[in-house]
Amino acid sequence: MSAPAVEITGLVKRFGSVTAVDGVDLRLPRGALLALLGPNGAGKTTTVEICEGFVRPDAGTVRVLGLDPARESGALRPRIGVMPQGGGAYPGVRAEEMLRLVATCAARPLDPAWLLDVLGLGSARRIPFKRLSGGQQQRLSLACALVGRPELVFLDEPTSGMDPQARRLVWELLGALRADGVSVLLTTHLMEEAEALADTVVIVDNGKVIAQGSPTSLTAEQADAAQLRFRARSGLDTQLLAAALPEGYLVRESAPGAYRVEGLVDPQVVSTVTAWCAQHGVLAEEMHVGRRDLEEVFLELTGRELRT
Ligand SMILES: Nc1ncnc2c1ncn2[C@@H]1O[C@H](COP(=O)(O)OP(=O)(O)OP(=O)(O)O)[C@@H](O)[C@H]1O
Repeated sequence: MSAPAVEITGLVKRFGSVTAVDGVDLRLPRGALLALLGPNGAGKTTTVEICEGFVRPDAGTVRVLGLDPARESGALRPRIGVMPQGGGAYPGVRAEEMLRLVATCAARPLDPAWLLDVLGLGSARRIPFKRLSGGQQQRLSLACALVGRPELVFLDEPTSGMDPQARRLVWELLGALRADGVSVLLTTHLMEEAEALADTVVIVDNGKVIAQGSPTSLTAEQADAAQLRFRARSGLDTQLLAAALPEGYLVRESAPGAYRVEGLVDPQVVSTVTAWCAQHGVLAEEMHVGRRDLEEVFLELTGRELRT
């Protein structure tokens, strides 16, 4: 039986007094997609760079396609694709030139011209890297990670800076890769991305895994986890609304004009919220009772304060 795509046990990495990775365990089976989530500075990139063989761990075991990336990088490199955070290339190199250069390192590369077309870069093939837009640079960087037909790809925030059309294109491409049996480990700050793509989500904070599971299991629909959500003009007095509900209910304005009522949602609660809105001349739109989304679970686990 072949080894898992990635298997990490007790991984630790320190930079001076900072413990960037503090005992991480994770496993990515072959052909699956794992999304690593966490606030800024949580240790995601460091974990990925250790798997890629670019950073040496201080403790723990890492096996990538059954190999030790620190000691067997020569054997590993041709089998993996890497898209680093923010990409990068020689500023003057043209898009197609760069992809062809990367393709020469692979035994059985994909056709670079075809891949540029798939990623919507056909008309940009002669443009120097520095003149590509941020989203085009990201797509080129993804093309470089994929051109060698890797068995496993590491993608560090692959769709950051992409417009919604490009993001959807990349999601489709990642779905197709997975259907072809390619394993994918990606980091992202987009909960929608993790929810749409991942078999397993691993949430890290301060270098530690604080939750993992499928998106559905993490947002499991339990009676007390359900929420009432609605939209209305921003700036409603959420404390006043909470006071109209039985003790223990919380009301939050999670984004301007987006409200969440937390606590056991029953018909009486829905009726109280609707009546309160009517009394205060508030039109409650898009009222919805359902499970928490991944973003809500993430904020609950990692807190709402901004990381510095
Ligand atoms: N080469 C380095 N030297 C010193 N400190 C580092 C180095 N690389 C990372 N760190 C520190 O390690 C911690 C984890 O950083 P890392 O880049 O892994 O986080 P991240 O989860 O990828 O964050 P982001 O979401 O912002 O990309 C941070 O405190 C960071 O400042």
